[in-house]
Amino acid sequence: MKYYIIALVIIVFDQITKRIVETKMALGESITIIEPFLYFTSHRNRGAAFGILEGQMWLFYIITVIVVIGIIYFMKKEASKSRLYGISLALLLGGAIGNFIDRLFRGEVVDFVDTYIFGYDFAIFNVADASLCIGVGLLFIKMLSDERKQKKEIK
Ligand SMILES: CCC[C@@H]1OC(=O)[C@@H](C)C[C@H](C)CCCCC(=O)CCC[C@@H](CC)/C=C/C=C(\COC)CC[C@@H](O)[C@@H](O)C[C@H](O)CNC1=O
Repeated sequence: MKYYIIALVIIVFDQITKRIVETKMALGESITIIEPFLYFTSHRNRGAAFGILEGQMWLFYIITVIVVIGIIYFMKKEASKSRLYGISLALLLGGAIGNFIDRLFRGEVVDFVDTYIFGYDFAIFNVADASLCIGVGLLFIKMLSDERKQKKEIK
């Protein structure tokens, strides 16, 4: 149950930050946070990562609903067994719903975290994206650690 609360906290924090960017910043406006790596730039994305499949909202709705159903299924099935698994699923759930709310009510996703890596504008993303990526990362670590445990048991 507490994992749903983690997802809810992410959704609320994601929506609050997006609301602030939307109301306090002009589109395209950029605020320096950490020169020359991190800026807050008001940006909108009508696609998925890096703007792919721009405008394909129905596809995004369908993918997101499938992803959310899958996460809830695994949360019921597995989350009680492992805290890491539960937290990574909660991060994925919060991130997916956060961007889903944008797509549903704004028709586009609000992005503002603008990162420059080696002078290259890596991507402008939001709290939901970060939550999704951290969730994917934790899930990957969990699978790797499970695999290592299985190998030890076999030996
Ligand atoms: C994070 C997943 C993207 C997120 O997926 C979602 O919503 C999910 C729940 C639903 C989508 C309809 C389906 C995902 C398609 C898979 C995908 O896209 C491959 C992703 C690879 C991944 C490997 C790590 C890159 C990472 C991206 C970025 C780095 O983020 C830290 C850049 C983010 C910026 O391009 C920003 O403009 C994106 C914008 O906010 C909309 N966001 C989405 O579509």
